[in-house]
Amino acid sequence: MTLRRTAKAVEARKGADPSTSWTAELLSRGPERCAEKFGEEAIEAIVEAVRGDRDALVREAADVLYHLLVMLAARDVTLAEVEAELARRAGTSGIEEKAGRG
Ligand SMILES: N=c1c2ncn([C@@H]3O[C@H](COP(=O)(O)OP(=O)(O)OP(=O)(O)O)[C@@H](O)[C@H]3O)c2ncn1[C@@H]1O[C@H](COP(=O)(O)O)[C@@H](O)[C@H]1O
Repeated sequence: MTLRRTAKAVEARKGADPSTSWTAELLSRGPERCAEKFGEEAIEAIVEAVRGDRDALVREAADVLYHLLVMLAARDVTLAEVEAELARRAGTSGIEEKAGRG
């Protein structure tokens, strides 16, 4: 639910004044920069997961999810589409899914 709320906030920032919003500023730099930022945040989360700092990992994971939403928005992919893909996979084991890939 919180993820959907954040996704809505990100969508609402499309075309907003970059001086008033971090999201608008990031989106104004284009999909490549949004993807790069997502990668940086993912690496920060990886570092905390390896270190084993639980609280830091929670914070970095939140950064990862937010920056994933920005990266998706930059390419006009909605959270609903990602949720639909996850729902399609529900009930199928990861091993079966991998075997079924064309
Ligand atoms: N969830 C977030 C969120 N998480 C992180 N960030 C911002 O992401 C930015 C990047 O974080 P970094 O730690 O990488 O900071 P940095 O400035 O790049 O500095 P470095 O570490 O790279 O030196 C920071 O400015 C954080 O404030 C977020 N900015 C916005 N949101 C959500 O988006 C909504 C809209 O925000 P605005 O677009 O700012 O209005 C908010 O209400 C929130 O719900």
